[in-house]
Amino acid sequence: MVIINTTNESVMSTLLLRCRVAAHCASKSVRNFYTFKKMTDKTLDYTTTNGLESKTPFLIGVAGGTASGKSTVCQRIVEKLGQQHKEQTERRVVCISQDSFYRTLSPSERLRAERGQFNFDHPDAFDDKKLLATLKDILLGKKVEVPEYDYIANSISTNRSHTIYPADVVLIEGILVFYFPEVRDLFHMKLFVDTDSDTRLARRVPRDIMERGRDLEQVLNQYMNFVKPAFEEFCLPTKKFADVIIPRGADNFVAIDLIVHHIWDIMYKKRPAPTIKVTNGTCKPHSEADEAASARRLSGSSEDTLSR
Ligand SMILES: Nc1ncnc2c1ncn2[C@@H]1O[C@H](COP(=O)(O)OP(=O)(O)O)[C@@H](O)[C@H]1O
Ligand SMILES: Nc1ccn([C@@H]2O[C@H](COP(=O)(O)O)[C@@H](O)[C@H]2O)c(=O)n1
Repeated sequence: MVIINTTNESVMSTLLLRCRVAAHCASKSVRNFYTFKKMTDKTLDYTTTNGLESKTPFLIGVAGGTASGKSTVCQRIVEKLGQQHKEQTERRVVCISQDSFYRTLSPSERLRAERGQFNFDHPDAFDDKKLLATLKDILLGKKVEVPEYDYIANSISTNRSHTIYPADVVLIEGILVFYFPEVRDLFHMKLFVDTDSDTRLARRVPRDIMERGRDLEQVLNQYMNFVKPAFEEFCLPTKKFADVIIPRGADNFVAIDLIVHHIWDIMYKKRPAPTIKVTNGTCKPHSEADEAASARRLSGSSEDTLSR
Protein backbone atom coordinates (compact mmCIF):
# COMPACT_ATOMS: atom_id res chain seq x y z
CA MET A 1 0.00 0.00 0.00
CA VAL A 2 1.25 3.44 -0.89
CA ILE A 3 -0.42 6.26 0.98
CA ILE A 4 -0.35 9.59 -0.78
CA ASN A 5 -1.36 12.79 0.92
CA THR A 6 -3.00 15.49 -1.16
CA THR A 7 -0.86 18.33 0.15
CA ASN A 8 1.49 18.60 -2.81
CA GLU A 9 -0.36 18.37 -6.10
CA SER A 10 2.66 17.97 -8.34
CA VAL A 11 3.94 15.05 -6.28
CA MET A 12 0.50 13.53 -6.06
CA SER A 13 -0.38 13.81 -9.72
CA THR A 14 2.91 12.27 -10.83
CA LEU A 15 2.55 9.40 -8.39
CA LEU A 16 -1.09 8.81 -9.32
CA LEU A 17 -0.19 8.81 -12.98
CA ARG A 18 2.51 6.25 -12.29
CA CYS A 19 0.07 4.10 -10.31
CA ARG A 20 -2.29 4.13 -13.31
CA VAL A 21 0.49 3.39 -15.80
CA ALA A 22 1.86 0.65 -13.55
CA ALA A 23 -1.59 -0.94 -13.31
CA HIS A 24 -1.98 -0.71 -17.10
CA CYS A 25 1.46 -2.23 -17.68
CA ALA A 26 0.72 -5.02 -15.20
CA SER A 27 -2.56 -5.82 -16.94
CA LYS A 28 -0.77 -5.96 -20.31
CA SER A 29 2.06 -8.04 -18.81
CA VAL A 30 4.49 -5.30 -19.75
CA ARG A 31 7.77 -6.19 -18.09
CA ASN A 32 10.49 -4.01 -16.67
CA PHE A 33 8.33 -0.95 -16.17
CA TYR A 34 10.29 -0.32 -13.02
CA THR A 35 13.68 -1.09 -14.54
CA PHE A 36 15.27 2.17 -13.67
CA LYS A 37 17.47 3.96 -16.13
CA LYS A 38 20.71 4.66 -14.30
CA MET A 39 22.35 8.04 -14.66
CA THR A 40 25.13 8.17 -17.16
CA ASP A 41 27.74 10.80 -17.94
CA LYS A 42 25.69 11.68 -21.02
CA THR A 43 22.64 12.49 -18.94
CA LEU A 44 24.86 14.37 -16.50
CA ASP A 45 25.68 16.79 -19.32
CA TYR A 46 21.98 17.15 -20.05
CA THR A 47 21.14 19.21 -16.97
CA THR A 48 23.77 21.76 -17.83
CA THR A 49 22.04 22.49 -21.11
CA ASN A 50 18.39 21.76 -20.51
CA GLY A 51 17.38 25.25 -19.59
CA LEU A 52 16.87 24.70 -15.88
CA GLU A 53 16.50 28.07 -14.20
CA SER A 54 19.06 27.54 -11.49
CA LYS A 55 21.04 25.00 -9.53
CA THR A 56 18.56 25.17 -6.65
CA PRO A 57 18.49 21.61 -5.37
CA PHE A 58 15.29 19.66 -4.90
CA LEU A 59 15.09 19.30 -1.13
CA ILE A 60 13.46 16.15 0.27
CA GLY A 61 12.68 15.67 3.96
CA VAL A 62 12.49 12.10 5.25
CA ALA A 63 10.93 11.74 8.70
CA GLY A 64 9.86 8.75 10.78
CA GLY A 65 10.42 7.14 14.15
CA THR A 66 13.76 5.86 15.35
CA ALA A 67 14.99 2.82 13.38
CA SER A 68 12.05 3.06 10.99
CA GLY A 69 14.48 2.79 8.09
CA LYS A 70 14.91 6.46 7.15
CA SER A 71 18.63 6.12 6.35
CA THR A 72 18.05 2.84 4.55
CA VAL A 73 15.31 4.37 2.40
CA CYS A 74 17.63 7.30 1.54
CA GLN A 75 20.41 4.84 0.72
CA ARG A 76 18.08 2.88 -1.61
CA ILE A 77 17.08 6.09 -3.39
CA VAL A 78 20.75 7.03 -3.89
CA GLU A 79 21.53 3.51 -5.16
CA LYS A 80 18.60 3.47 -7.56
CA LEU A 81 19.72 6.79 -8.95
CA GLY A 82 23.14 5.20 -9.53
CA GLN A 83 24.94 7.65 -7.27
CA GLN A 84 26.44 5.47 -4.54
CA HIS A 85 29.83 4.94 -6.18
CA LYS A 86 30.32 8.53 -7.27
CA GLU A 87 32.93 10.78 -5.71
CA GLN A 88 31.45 13.26 -3.22
CA THR A 89 32.20 16.15 -5.59
CA GLU A 90 30.34 14.41 -8.44
CA ARG A 91 27.24 13.30 -6.56
CA ARG A 92 23.98 14.71 -7.79
CA VAL A 93 21.99 13.21 -4.95
CA VAL A 94 23.24 13.59 -1.40
CA CYS A 95 21.93 12.65 2.06
CA ILE A 96 22.28 14.45 5.35
CA SER A 97 21.20 13.30 8.81
CA GLN A 98 19.39 15.56 11.25
CA ASP A 99 21.56 13.96 13.95
CA SER A 100 24.40 16.20 12.72
CA PHE A 101 22.36 19.06 14.16
CA TYR A 102 22.12 17.90 17.77
CA ARG A 103 23.11 20.85 19.94
CA THR A 104 26.14 20.91 22.23
CA LEU A 105 25.26 19.68 25.72
CA SER A 106 26.12 21.49 28.95
CA PRO A 107 28.43 19.58 31.38
CA SER A 108 25.47 18.44 33.50
CA GLU A 109 23.46 17.37 30.44
CA ARG A 110 26.51 15.46 29.25
CA LEU A 111 26.61 13.50 32.52
CA ARG A 112 22.92 12.69 32.20
CA ALA A 113 23.43 11.60 28.59
CA GLU A 114 26.17 9.18 29.67
CA ARG A 115 23.67 7.54 32.04
CA GLY A 116 20.98 7.39 29.33
CA GLN A 117 18.98 10.07 31.16
CA PHE A 118 19.00 12.82 28.56
CA ASN A 119 16.07 13.21 26.18
CA PHE A 120 17.57 13.12 22.66
CA ASP A 121 14.09 12.76 21.19
CA HIS A 122 12.81 16.14 22.35
CA PRO A 123 12.91 19.07 19.87
CA ASP A 124 15.04 21.04 22.38
CA ALA A 125 17.88 18.57 21.85
CA PHE A 126 18.41 19.98 18.34
CA ASP A 127 20.01 23.17 17.08
CA ASP A 128 17.15 23.97 14.72
CA LYS A 129 18.59 27.40 13.84
CA LYS A 130 21.77 25.79 12.55
CA LEU A 131 19.74 23.20 10.63
CA LEU A 132 17.64 25.96 9.05
CA ALA A 133 20.70 28.06 8.13
CA THR A 134 22.43 25.04 6.59
CA LEU A 135 19.39 24.11 4.50
CA LYS A 136 19.03 27.70 3.28
CA ASP A 137 22.70 27.68 2.24
CA ILE A 138 22.14 24.41 0.41
CA LEU A 139 19.14 25.90 -1.40
CA LEU A 140 21.32 28.84 -2.43
CA GLY A 141 23.68 26.35 -4.06
CA LYS A 142 26.44 26.84 -1.51
CA LYS A 143 28.91 24.19 -0.41
CA VAL A 144 28.34 23.34 3.26
CA GLU A 145 30.22 21.43 5.93
CA VAL A 146 28.14 18.96 7.96
CA PRO A 147 29.72 17.31 11.01
CA GLU A 148 29.37 13.60 11.76
CA TYR A 149 27.51 12.75 14.95
CA ASP A 150 29.30 10.61 17.54
CA TYR A 151 26.70 8.56 19.44
CA ILE A 152 29.32 7.29 21.89
CA ALA A 153 30.48 10.78 22.88
CA ASN A 154 26.90 12.14 22.58
CA SER A 155 28.17 15.10 20.57
CA ILE A 156 29.01 16.12 17.06
CA SER A 157 32.46 14.98 16.07
CA THR A 158 35.12 17.67 16.22
CA ASN A 159 37.31 16.11 13.57
CA ARG A 160 34.94 14.27 11.20
CA SER A 161 32.66 16.11 8.84
CA HIS A 162 31.31 15.84 5.31
CA THR A 163 31.50 18.50 2.66
CA ILE A 164 28.15 18.71 0.91
CA TYR A 165 28.76 20.02 -2.60
CA PRO A 166 25.95 21.60 -4.63
CA ALA A 167 23.73 18.77 -5.86
CA ASP A 168 20.47 18.33 -7.75
CA VAL A 169 18.70 16.48 -4.98
CA VAL A 170 19.38 16.71 -1.25
CA LEU A 171 17.71 14.30 1.18
CA ILE A 172 17.62 15.18 4.85
CA GLU A 173 16.46 12.47 7.21
CA GLY A 174 15.65 12.59 10.90
CA ILE A 175 13.03 11.95 13.56
CA LEU A 176 11.97 15.61 13.72
CA VAL A 177 12.69 17.10 10.30
CA PHE A 178 9.01 18.08 9.93
CA TYR A 179 8.69 19.41 13.47
CA PHE A 180 10.17 22.89 13.01
CA PRO A 181 7.79 24.88 10.74
CA GLU A 182 10.49 27.00 9.08
CA VAL A 183 12.52 23.90 8.24
CA ARG A 184 9.45 21.96 7.14
CA ASP A 185 8.41 24.72 4.73
CA LEU A 186 11.70 24.47 2.84
CA PHE A 187 11.08 20.92 1.60
CA HIS A 188 9.88 20.38 -1.95
CA MET A 189 8.85 16.83 -1.06
CA LYS A 190 8.17 15.26 2.32
CA LEU A 191 8.35 11.50 2.98
CA PHE A 192 7.36 9.74 6.19
CA VAL A 193 8.72 6.26 6.83
CA ASP A 194 5.99 4.42 8.71
CA THR A 195 7.29 1.24 10.32
CA ASP A 196 5.49 -0.33 13.28
CA SER A 197 6.94 0.31 16.72
CA ASP A 198 7.69 -3.35 17.58
CA THR A 199 9.83 -3.64 14.46
CA ARG A 200 11.54 -0.35 15.25
CA LEU A 201 12.35 -1.40 18.83
CA ALA A 202 13.57 -4.80 17.62
CA ARG A 203 15.96 -2.97 15.26
CA ARG A 204 17.01 -0.26 17.67
CA VAL A 205 18.13 -2.58 20.50
CA PRO A 206 20.84 -4.48 18.54
CA ARG A 207 21.86 -1.32 16.66
CA ASP A 208 22.39 0.74 19.81
CA ILE A 209 24.30 -2.11 21.49
CA MET A 210 26.50 -2.95 18.49
CA GLU A 211 26.96 0.46 16.88
CA ARG A 212 26.26 3.06 19.55
CA GLY A 213 28.10 1.55 22.55
CA ARG A 214 25.05 1.10 24.79
CA ASP A 215 24.00 -1.76 27.07
CA LEU A 216 20.62 -3.47 26.99
CA GLU A 217 19.29 -1.92 30.20
CA GLN A 218 20.22 1.61 29.09
CA VAL A 219 18.64 1.13 25.65
CA LEU A 220 15.38 -0.16 27.10
CA ASN A 221 15.22 2.54 29.81
CA GLN A 222 15.91 5.30 27.31
CA TYR A 223 13.28 3.86 24.99
CA MET A 224 10.56 3.66 27.64
CA ASN A 225 11.37 7.00 29.33
CA PHE A 226 12.14 9.21 26.34
CA VAL A 227 12.06 7.65 22.87
CA LYS A 228 8.53 6.22 22.90
CA PRO A 229 6.76 9.16 24.62
CA ALA A 230 8.59 11.72 22.46
CA PHE A 231 7.75 9.77 19.30
CA GLU A 232 4.07 9.98 20.20
CA GLU A 233 4.21 13.64 21.20
CA PHE A 234 6.54 15.16 18.59
CA CYS A 235 7.28 12.81 15.68
CA LEU A 236 4.04 10.96 14.92
CA PRO A 237 1.93 14.16 14.71
CA THR A 238 4.20 15.35 11.87
CA LYS A 239 3.11 12.45 9.67
CA LYS A 240 0.19 14.60 8.47
CA PHE A 241 2.66 16.94 6.75
CA ALA A 242 4.04 14.18 4.54
CA ASP A 243 3.32 14.10 0.82
CA VAL A 244 4.08 10.38 0.69
CA ILE A 245 3.87 7.89 3.55
CA ILE A 246 6.02 4.79 3.11
CA PRO A 247 4.69 1.85 5.08
CA ARG A 248 7.41 -0.74 5.95
CA GLY A 249 10.27 1.51 4.89
CA ALA A 250 12.92 0.04 2.62
CA ASP A 251 10.89 -3.17 2.20
CA ASN A 252 8.35 -1.15 0.23
CA PHE A 253 9.95 -1.47 -3.21
CA VAL A 254 6.90 -0.08 -5.01
CA ALA A 255 6.85 3.15 -2.99
CA ILE A 256 10.60 3.61 -3.40
CA ASP A 257 10.37 3.05 -7.16
CA LEU A 258 7.56 5.60 -7.46
CA ILE A 259 9.55 8.16 -5.49
CA VAL A 260 12.71 7.48 -7.50
CA HIS A 261 10.79 7.95 -10.74
CA HIS A 262 9.43 11.23 -9.48
CA ILE A 263 12.92 12.42 -8.53
CA TRP A 264 14.21 11.24 -11.88
CA ASP A 265 11.51 13.26 -13.66
CA ILE A 266 12.53 16.34 -11.72
CA MET A 267 16.19 15.85 -12.53
CA TYR A 268 15.85 15.08 -16.23
CA LYS A 269 12.58 16.40 -17.57
CA LYS A 270 12.67 19.78 -19.21
CA ARG A 271 10.81 21.75 -16.60
CA PRO A 272 11.78 24.74 -14.50
CA ALA A 273 13.67 23.78 -11.38
CA PRO A 274 11.79 24.43 -8.15
CA THR A 275 13.69 27.60 -7.41
CA ILE A 276 13.77 29.31 -4.07
CA LYS A 277 14.00 33.09 -3.77
CA VAL A 278 15.79 34.21 -0.65
CA THR A 279 14.56 37.61 0.46
CA ASN A 280 15.38 39.15 3.82
CA GLY A 281 16.80 35.82 4.90
CA THR A 282 13.59 33.87 4.18
CA CYS A 283 13.26 31.24 1.48
CA LYS A 284 10.09 31.27 -0.60
CA PRO A 285 8.89 28.87 -3.26
CA HIS A 286 9.25 30.48 -6.67
CA SER A 287 6.72 28.97 -9.01
CA GLU A 288 2.98 29.61 -8.80
CA ALA A 289 2.38 25.89 -8.34
CA ASP A 290 4.74 25.84 -5.39
CA GLU A 291 3.09 28.91 -3.91
CA ALA A 292 -0.34 27.31 -4.25
CA ALA A 293 0.98 24.12 -2.64
CA SER A 294 2.50 26.18 0.15
CA ALA A 295 -0.78 28.00 0.73
CA ARG A 296 -2.63 24.70 0.93
CA ARG A 297 -0.04 23.41 3.37
CA LEU A 298 -0.44 26.46 5.57
CA SER A 299 -4.23 26.21 5.45
CA GLY A 300 -3.85 22.72 6.90
CA SER A 301 -5.67 20.86 4.11
CA SER A 302 -3.39 17.87 4.54
CA GLU A 303 -5.71 15.41 6.22
CA ASP A 304 -7.13 13.66 3.14
CA THR A 305 -5.35 10.49 2.20
CA LEU A 306 -5.67 8.18 -0.76
CA SER A 307 -4.53 4.65 -0.48
CA ARG A 308 -4.20 1.63 -2.67
N1 LIG B 1 13.75 -3.18 5.73
C1 LIG B 1 14.63 -3.54 6.66
N2 LIG B 1 14.78 -4.84 6.99
C2 LIG B 1 15.65 -5.21 7.95
N3 LIG B 1 16.44 -4.37 8.64
C3 LIG B 1 16.34 -3.07 8.34
C4 LIG B 1 15.43 -2.57 7.35
N4 LIG B 1 15.54 -1.24 7.29
C5 LIG B 1 16.46 -0.89 8.20
N5 LIG B 1 16.95 -1.98 8.82
C6 LIG B 1 17.96 -2.00 9.89
O1 LIG B 1 17.39 -1.34 11.02
C7 LIG B 1 18.33 -0.45 11.61
C8 LIG B 1 17.81 0.97 11.54
O2 LIG B 1 17.68 1.34 10.16
P1 LIG B 1 17.97 2.81 9.71
O3 LIG B 1 17.75 2.88 8.23
O4 LIG B 1 19.31 3.26 10.22
O5 LIG B 1 16.81 3.57 10.46
P2 LIG B 1 16.67 5.10 10.86
O6 LIG B 1 17.54 5.90 9.95
O7 LIG B 1 15.22 5.38 10.71
O8 LIG B 1 17.12 5.16 12.30
C9 LIG B 1 19.65 -0.65 10.86
O9 LIG B 1 20.43 -1.59 11.56
C10 LIG B 1 19.20 -1.19 9.51
O10 LIG B 1 20.18 -2.02 8.93
N1 LIG C 1 23.55 10.86 21.64
C1 LIG C 1 22.43 10.35 21.11
C2 LIG C 1 21.75 10.97 20.07
C3 LIG C 1 20.61 10.39 19.57
N2 LIG C 1 20.17 9.21 20.10
C4 LIG C 1 18.97 8.58 19.56
O1 LIG C 1 19.03 8.54 18.16
C5 LIG C 1 17.72 8.51 17.64
C6 LIG C 1 17.67 9.25 16.32
O2 LIG C 1 18.43 8.55 15.38
P1 LIG C 1 17.73 7.47 14.41
O3 LIG C 1 18.81 7.06 13.47
O4 LIG C 1 17.26 6.33 15.28
O5 LIG C 1 16.59 8.16 13.75
C7 LIG C 1 16.81 9.19 18.66
O6 LIG C 1 15.69 8.38 18.88
C8 LIG C 1 17.70 9.30 19.92
O7 LIG C 1 17.10 8.67 21.00
C9 LIG C 1 20.85 8.61 21.12
O8 LIG C 1 20.44 7.54 21.60
N3 LIG C 1 21.98 9.18 21.60
